[in-house]
Amino acid sequence: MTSEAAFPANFLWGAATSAYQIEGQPLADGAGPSIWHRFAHTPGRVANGDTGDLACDHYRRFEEDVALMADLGLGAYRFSVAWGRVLPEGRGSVNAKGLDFYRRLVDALLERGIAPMITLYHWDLPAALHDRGGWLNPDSPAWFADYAQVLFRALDDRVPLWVTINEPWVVTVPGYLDGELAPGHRDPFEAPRVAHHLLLAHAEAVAAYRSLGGRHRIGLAVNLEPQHPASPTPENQAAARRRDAFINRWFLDPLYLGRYPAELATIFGAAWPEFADADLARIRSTSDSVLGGSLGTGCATDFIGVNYYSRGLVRADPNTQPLGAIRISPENAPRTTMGWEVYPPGLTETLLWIKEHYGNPPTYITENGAAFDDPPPADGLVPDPERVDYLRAHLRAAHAALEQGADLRGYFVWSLFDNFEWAQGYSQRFGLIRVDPPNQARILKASARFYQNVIRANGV
Ligand SMILES: CO[C@H](O)c1c[n+]2c([nH]1)[C@H](O)[C@@H](O)[C@H](O)[C@H]2CO
Repeated sequence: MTSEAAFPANFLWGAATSAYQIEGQPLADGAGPSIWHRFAHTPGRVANGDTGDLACDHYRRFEEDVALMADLGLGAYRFSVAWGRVLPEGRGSVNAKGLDFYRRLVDALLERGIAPMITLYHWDLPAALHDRGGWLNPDSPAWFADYAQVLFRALDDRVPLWVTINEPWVVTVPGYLDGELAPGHRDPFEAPRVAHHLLLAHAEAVAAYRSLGGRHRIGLAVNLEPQHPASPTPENQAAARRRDAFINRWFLDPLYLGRYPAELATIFGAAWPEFADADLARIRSTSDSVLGGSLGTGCATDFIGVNYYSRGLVRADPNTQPLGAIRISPENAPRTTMGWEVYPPGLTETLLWIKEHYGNPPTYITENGAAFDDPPPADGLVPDPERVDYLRAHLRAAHAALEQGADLRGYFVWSLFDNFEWAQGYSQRFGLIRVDPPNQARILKASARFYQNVIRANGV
């Protein structure tokens, strides 16, 4: 297959999942419950009363699933560790069976030549830590660093890429401001403190990784979306700038510039605390990549993981507090079943924005994908042309950023499997591979075959 857009020779092609969304059996072998186990079992919190109790049964079926990844030709697989499997109380004694599951998964991947990218935290905080205040507790960064060290010591000889936290913004805003996701709080005084503790947790884990002599690369995965004014009025332009600070810069400015965006103090008003300069210095603490040379950005991370799905089209709205802005979908624009506009140019824009604002750090697209109402399988394959078109267009958009100098190292499709889509349960399908929890059959979609060819051609 000749490809219009040829990627660099060592470009990393992967797919991504997370523990609570695919593993099932969240309490097996001594694991402790997470806030998502509690949240999903709280009536009214998740569509159709769905839970992650079975999900894709990956905890039992992981060898079969790794074989599927190898069939697709994946060069890497991004997955998360369920903190509560390894430390059932969130801290203290290690649950050997829980840690052993992840050791066996990593070894199965390596046997197939698939590089593991481990996300240490993908939203499933041990409930025992939540009962001690969770991310609101100033001790939470230390809890996280201690947990991270258990994984570093056990697996850093075999894991080349580590992500500390998946989308601290989503942990903070849907988790503590609008209450859509676990733990379902709605408190503007809590959100900025949670965000701060998440950034400190990232920095403490990176510092622990360095002090242990970590030989590989460690980064943070953030959700990013360009913010465009719905029309060029001063009010809409100001609203887009506020939403840009609120979503895109809240975490990256402290990490790379050592300061929070000034807009946040205005947005949160009295709810925005005074943060210690020493904390901001710690978050930005200079670190040299052990794989060669200082990044020169004075930043406590080796790479940025970008989770890109769409852009924000923004209109000022004084009724929507604290932001005074709402995201709208343009009429007649192609959208996914999540209601998100399909907007590939936003990926190019996002990657070049990172290059321009944060010193062109190494970057991986750690999530990109789309939910559509896939038709049932035909002749053993699910025809999902919309997803094929989505992936092709976004791969070309990623390539356009590469051609303009973005230091893009890899791309992970979200997701390998149809899985538990948080508050939407199993009503949304993002997978390259269809999975229906009742029968657990794995059925490839046309997008899986498309991606297999992209990997073979190293281009699209
Ligand atoms: C605005 O979308 C976010 O970037 C985002 C989208 N997604 C995510 N973050 C999460 O990392 C995944 O667990 C979700 O399953 C996935 C699909 O919803």
